[in-house]
Amino acid sequence: MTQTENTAVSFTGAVKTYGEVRAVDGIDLEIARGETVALLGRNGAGKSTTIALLLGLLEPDTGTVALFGAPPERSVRAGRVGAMLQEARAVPRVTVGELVSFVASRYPAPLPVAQALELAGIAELTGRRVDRLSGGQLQRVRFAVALAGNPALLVLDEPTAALDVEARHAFWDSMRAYAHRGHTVLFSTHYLEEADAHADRIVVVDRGRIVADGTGEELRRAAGGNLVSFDLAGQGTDGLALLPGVRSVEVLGGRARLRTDDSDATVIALAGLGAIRGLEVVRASLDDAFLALTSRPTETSPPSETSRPSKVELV
Ligand SMILES: Nc1ncnc2c1ncn2[C@@H]1O[C@H](COP(=O)(O)OP(=O)(O)OP(=O)(O)O)[C@@H](O)[C@H]1O
Repeated sequence: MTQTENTAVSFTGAVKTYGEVRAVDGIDLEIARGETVALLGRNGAGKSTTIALLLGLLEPDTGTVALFGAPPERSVRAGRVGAMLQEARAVPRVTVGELVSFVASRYPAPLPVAQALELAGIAELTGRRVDRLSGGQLQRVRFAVALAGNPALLVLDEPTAALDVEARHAFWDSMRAYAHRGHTVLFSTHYLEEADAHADRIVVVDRGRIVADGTGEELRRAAGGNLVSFDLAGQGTDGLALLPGVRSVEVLGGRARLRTDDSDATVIALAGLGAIRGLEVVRASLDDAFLALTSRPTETSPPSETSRPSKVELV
């Protein structure tokens, strides 16, 4: 298979603006067939707009978007894509079984309806009217609708937003079962743990741009792998940002917290300064990494470091 044949999703310099807002601001992204990718970002980061471009619901102002080497509309029309979007209204008066059967009938090689319902965990809702379901039940119906056509690419925009803990677990089990059949999955989320646990690769979007791209472990490292903190005991923070390995400096309740790529070197340097009271070294969590990757530069951070995009290439 050539590189192009192996590519499910391809964005090249895609830009989408709404008036003054650059919702998608120059995205370059390749997703190989069979990958499960999480699109992670804060509210308003540009995830839904990226997904709308990917599905051909919006056209980029500049740049290109392709699915399986073709324009998105063509791949969608050919039945290669199933999507679960945030805003989908319940269709009045039809049952869950009727809705999923109808959607399946529009695809060239759908899943058996019972299997789609089973995978989405809603077999027992088959005869229920769609417009009389709870928010969480409706969300699982939307998942069944996305799966119904047995699409090569499954696109899920914040798929677990309305689900309780049990439904969430069931959802991820189903999503992974689907991905293990060799299908490509792209999902957006605010939940770092979900991205880390269920995606092969995390693409972090901030203000319409990709600021990091890699595994959870790579993102932790890209953001500065460890946090070294100690009591300032009345001392200032001058020069701390220049110590070996240090990426940023914060002051929290009389303690300095240094994000560092090389905690050994940082600790040795601090010892040389006699700044080791209450010293603690901890591994940065994915939350810390996410905040560091998407945070605005602060006065206490070295500007050259915080403004640098931490792009981790996987391949
Ligand atoms: N139809 C629109 N008209 C004007 N601005 C829009 C429109 N849709 C989105 N935006 C703006 O574009 C930016 C990106 O929005 P988008 O919905 O893509 O973000 P998101 O990452 O999906 O956010 P959330 O996690 O809150 O769903 C935001 O600043 C948003 O206010």
